[in-house]
Order: sequence, then structure tokens, then C-alpha cells
Amino acid sequence: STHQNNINHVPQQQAFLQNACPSDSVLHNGECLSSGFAIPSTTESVSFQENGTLSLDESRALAARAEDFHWTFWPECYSSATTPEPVCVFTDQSFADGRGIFIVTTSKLAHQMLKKPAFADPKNALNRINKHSNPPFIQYEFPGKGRGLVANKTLNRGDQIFASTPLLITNPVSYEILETERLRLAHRGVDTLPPSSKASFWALLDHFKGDPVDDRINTNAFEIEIDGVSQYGVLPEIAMLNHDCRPNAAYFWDEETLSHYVHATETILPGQEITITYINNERSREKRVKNLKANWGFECSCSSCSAHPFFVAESDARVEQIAELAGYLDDWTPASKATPEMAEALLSLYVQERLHASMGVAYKHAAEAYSSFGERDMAIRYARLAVEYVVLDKGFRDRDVREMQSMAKDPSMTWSWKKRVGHKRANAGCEHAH
Ligand SMILES: C[S@@+](CC[C@H](N)C(=O)[O-])C[C@H]1O[C@@H](n2cnc3c(N)ncnc32)[C@H](O)[C@@H]1O
Repeated sequence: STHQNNINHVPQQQAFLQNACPSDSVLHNGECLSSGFAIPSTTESVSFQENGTLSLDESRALAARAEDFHWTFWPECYSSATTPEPVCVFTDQSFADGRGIFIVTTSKLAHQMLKKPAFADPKNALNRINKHSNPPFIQYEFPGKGRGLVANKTLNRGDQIFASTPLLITNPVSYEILETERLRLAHRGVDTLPPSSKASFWALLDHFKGDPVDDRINTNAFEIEIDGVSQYGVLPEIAMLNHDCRPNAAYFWDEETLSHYVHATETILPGQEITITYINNERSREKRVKNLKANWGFECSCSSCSAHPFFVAESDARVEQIAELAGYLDDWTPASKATPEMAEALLSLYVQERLHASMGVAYKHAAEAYSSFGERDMAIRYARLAVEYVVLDKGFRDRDVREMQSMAKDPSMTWSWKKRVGHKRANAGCEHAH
């Protein structure tokens, strides 16, 4: 379908430069070409320097000359029949005190991103971010899973391990242009990063051994949401953390500061590896292993994946029971069988299963279950714990965090208060309806 591609994929230099070329043409290789112009199929080219892109010096000069133009380089862009606008690479070398960032997206979305406090008010937004001196860990090489981070001091639950901004963000729209063009944008992005960030990028693991840039992105990217769109971000610090199905740290993405935060979710002693989860762990071993293989391409070697079949079966049974109890607790109909005792069983299963990093949801269930029977103090107890845990994996601005903060203040003002008073409460002794 090379023909098809030549017709549909007209490489365009950014639409912003409206005034640089007449409206019926595009800027290409420093020249205005009629928009019917199509460069030769890039599939035949080996070098990314070919095919007439602006040199870095040219695009830097062009960006400097343009009025009100935030980015360090004039963006290289490509479009296809399905892209709403050309997809371009936008680099800001001065972002986050010179750490730099490149973003592969449309100009409209790139412009929208500039409104985030991380770009608009970095002094305040980023004052706690990217501070990597005196880290609470050292890097260590583990046989079978590569580099990882090991605590060099005791970390308590809630301690920040690091918080950092991505070196790159790619929007899913970039998959709508030709693969060769998508790769050119990614390579261009890496070439435009400041030297130390470029070095951190190249030091990342390339697990799949394909295109060296794409491979590093695929091996290390995390899903991040910006303005309702799920995108990929690469952060060299968090990329050093290995996966464990029973991790001792959690991370969240904060859209306002465009930062990724990592915190301990339990006590981590010096010498212990700091781990996060790459997947949803509240599933059977078989499903977890399959998911890691399919999406990350590795055989999980964590202790709960490599346990003896007896222990695997026990663990799977607990995970299944967690889902069953959560199902009851989520039932808010008059026929609901949910009780606070169920929530206690749920909490106990989370602890036994060592799912500390995801305890937040269990504490929320417990807080609501007690609130629904009008038990104020127990609701407060668990609402406080829910806030403490949920924030570590959902972030400061999460809805559940706010809800649990309100419950901790005054359960009687929340929607669940006394919702189930009068429901049968098995094992609780007192069964009379109020
Ligand atoms: C984001 S990187 C983590 C850092 C990596 N170990 C390194 O040296 O750069 C992800 C890669 O680490 C390895 N890895 C992470 N967790 C693992 C685990 N639980 N079992 C086996 N390999 C793992 C896999 O090769 C995976 O593709």
C-alpha cells in the first residue's frame, strides 16, 4: 500500500507557520511546496537525516524567529487521512530547569499542554520535582531482571521516593501516521533533548531489540492521562523500578505538575528492593503472568509468580474471595447483603495477600460499610486510612481521596450514611431492625 501512503501521508511542516508559506502550500526543507507534494516513501530510507527535514540548526533558528512561540525547535510534522491535524514533535529544552521534554502530538494539544502549571508556573508547580540528589536508594544489578533500585535507608509508608517529569510524552494519535514517520518524530525528539536527558534516555533498557528509540519507549513507558486522553510518558527514574505483584511502593501521575510521584506503601528496610506494579494485581497468577508477557514482554520472576503451586492456589483463592466480597460491598440496593464484617474480612485478605499498595480501595469499602450502618467512629477510622493509602496510588486530586476526607471529617454528611441501617447483619449478634 505504498501508493496509498503517498496519497494519504503528506508530510507538512507545522500549520502554525501559516505566514511562512501561502495557505495552499507547506513548508518543507525550508521551501514552500504545493500541498500536493509528497516526499518519496520513507520506507525506502535508512537514514533519518534524509528526506528533507529541516536540520536542527535550521529549525532552532526558525523557532527563535517566530513570535510567541514556546518551543525550542520548529516542529517536524506528518499527517494522514485519519489525523485531525498534523502530528508533530514539540521540544522545550528549558522545561523543568533545563531537564527538557519532547511531546509528540497535534499542535492544538501541545498548545493546551502549555496551560498546565508545569509550563505556566514552574517555580511553584515544580519546586519539589526532579530533586534527585541524595536519593534513598542505590542502583543494583539483579540476575534475571536487570537493574533495580535498592533502599539505602529505612523508608516509611508515605515517604516520597522521588517525583519527576517525563523526558517525553507521546499521544496515541501518533499511531495514525506511517510507522516510519512516527519513528522519525521519536528520533527527532530524542535528538533535541538536552545532553544529560538524552544520555538518560539512551541508558534505558531496550528489551524488545527493535528500533532503538521505539524500543526504549516501549520497554519503559507508563500510561499517563492528560486532559482526558491516555498517553505514554517516559521517566528515567521510575523506569529503573522493577515490577512485583506484591510491591512496596506506588506511583501516580499528577496532571497539573506533569509529574510522576513514587511513595513507599509500607516500611522498606535498607537492602530491600523498591518495587512497583506494572499491572492490576488483583487477579490470578495466570492472568498476571500472561498480561506481563503480552504487554511488557517478560516472564515475571516475582515471589508470588514463582511460588510453589500450593501457595499459588491459596493466593488465587484469596484474590477470588477479595473480588467476591468487594462485589457484595459494592451492592447498594435494598437487597444488599453487605456488612461491616465483610469489609473486615476483605481487609484481612488484603493484608494476608500482601496487597499493601492497593489497600486504599479496601479501606474505602470498610469506611463506607461502617458508615452505611451508622457507625461513626469506625467509619472515621477507615476513612483516614483510605485517604492515607488511596492518595499514594491515585494522587492528591483524586475523587476518592476527597470523598474519604469528607467522611473522615463527618461521616453523617456523606451519601452512604445509614444507607443500610435495618439491613440484616449476620454474625453481629444484634439483629433487631431500627
Ligand atoms: C521499566 S524496566 C525496569 C528496569 C530494568 N530492570 C532495567 O535494567 O532497566 C522493565 C524491564 O525490567 C525487567 N523486569 C522488571 N520487573 C521484572 C520482574 N518482576 N521479573 C522479571 N523481569 C523484570 C524486564 O526486562 C522489563 O522489560
